[in-house]
Amino acid sequence: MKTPGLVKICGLKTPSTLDAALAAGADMVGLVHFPRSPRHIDLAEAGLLAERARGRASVVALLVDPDDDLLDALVASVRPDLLQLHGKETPERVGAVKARFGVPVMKAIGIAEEADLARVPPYAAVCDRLLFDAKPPKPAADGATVLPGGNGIAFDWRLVAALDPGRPAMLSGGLTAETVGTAIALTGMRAVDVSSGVETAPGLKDPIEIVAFVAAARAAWRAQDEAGTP
Ligand SMILES: O=C(O)c1ccccc1N[C@@H]1O[C@H](COP(=O)(O)O)[C@@H](O)[C@H]1O
Repeated sequence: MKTPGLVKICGLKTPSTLDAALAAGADMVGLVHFPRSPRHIDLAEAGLLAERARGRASVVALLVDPDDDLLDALVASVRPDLLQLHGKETPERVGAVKARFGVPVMKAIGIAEEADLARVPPYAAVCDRLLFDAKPPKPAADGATVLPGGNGIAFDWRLVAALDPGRPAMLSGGLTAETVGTAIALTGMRAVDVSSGVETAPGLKDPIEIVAFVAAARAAWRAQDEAGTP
């Protein structure tokens, strides 16, 4: 029996877009707490959205290199089902966060070339889920801010197609309703994550694109299941 497919819609900032993701059937909703992101919300806002989603979808809190004080405050106000660590956290730090806070952790790993796969096993040993994302672009000459994720950039999905990390994994990076079916078919991933690909501008979610994304992912999994693809 195949694991059911999981769709995460990340970077939700308002009750109406959260409701759109829930109505579309998202399994996970992502709340970003990272002030440099156009999707950043403060802890009070995140707490309210988390309560609205509770019991309808898993609440994922996305942080970048958080210290323990921030995690203390976030866990108290958001009560996330999953922490998404999207910075330069080491495997030791991921293990320490998991042990201290008792909340499952998903660690994002940037993939650009085969050599990046060597970073997977140490994280697989300590986290609950791996998130394969594109690496951020190089900083521009004008010093413009580069985010560690949420850049709408895809990587070569074939790099993770044959991978068995021994942990549940999720695919992200530049996915859209148009590309997610191909990404699923190529990789066999049973979990996908999107942020920019369901937006009309950075941080502005589009309910129509959210519906299209969830439907496209589910159609791809249905096709795989019907074809008996291993
Ligand atoms: O979304 C953000 O602003 C963000 C900020 C800092 C780290 C990660 C962020 N987003 C995550 O990045 C991936 C890919 O996003 P996209 O679909 O390419 O826009 C996804 O996991 C987001 O949750």
